[in-house]
Amino acid sequence: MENILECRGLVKFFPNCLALNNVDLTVPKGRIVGLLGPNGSGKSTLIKLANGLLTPTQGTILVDGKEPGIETKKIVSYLPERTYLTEWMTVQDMLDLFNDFYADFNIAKARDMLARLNIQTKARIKTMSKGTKEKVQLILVMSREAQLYLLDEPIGGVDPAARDYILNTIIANYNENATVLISTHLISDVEQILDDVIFINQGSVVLTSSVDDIREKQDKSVDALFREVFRC
Ligand SMILES: Nc1ncnc2c1ncn2[C@@H]1O[C@H](COP(=O)(O)OP(=O)(O)OP(=O)(O)O)[C@@H](O)[C@H]1O
Repeated sequence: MENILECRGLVKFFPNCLALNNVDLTVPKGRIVGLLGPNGSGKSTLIKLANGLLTPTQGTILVDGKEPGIETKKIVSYLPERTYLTEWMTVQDMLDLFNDFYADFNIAKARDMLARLNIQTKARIKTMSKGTKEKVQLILVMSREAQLYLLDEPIGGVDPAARDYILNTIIANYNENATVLISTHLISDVEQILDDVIFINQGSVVLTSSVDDIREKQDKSVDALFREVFRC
């Protein structure tokens, strides 16, 4: 199986809203892919479908050739839009929870990343700033040895200085057969680490391309192309 993610004729209707409209998409293994589009374009919906949190109205979505379910959850590490850390717990409690819950959790890697960002394991989640909580959540998610990382807005609340560290962490901590799908609006920050991009608008995929092709053939940055395609 060459593709970690495949969508065929994927449709998702919410009441009064067509969130995904007949999406055909393949995401190969071993790539870092940006899922880029304006507000409400369907990025989170696609990620939730891949993660089994939503079910398709029509069409199929396959992760490593299987419909999302117990088997795919073993190989998918998901960072949601909002953190789900338990407020009364300490960082150490969260480490223990992930360690118990996920067979592929690498606690040494998580401790190392926390130390580099000066986050104390004895700190209680509820005492942390929004950005620090986001860092902790991302570290937990990236410390799994997963095959597919689904990161929904991973650096939205994090200060610019920490963004670079976090992006480097993403590159450094995934194995080369794994795939990272990152939904973000912060394109200029993220494009340095992307191999491919998917542009999505009003529930339809409007462009898929490698970043090299955008730079070489169109002589543009991904950020410049995004602004051109989605100009209001
Ligand atoms: N649970 C829901 N019920 C009804 N409509 C929904 C629901 N979730 C999403 N939608 C709608 O589906 C469309 C796509 O939403 P989605 O959250 O996937 O967009 P997005 O690209 O992630 O947006 P953003 O960049 O603002 O996070 C939007 O019009 C949104 O209002």
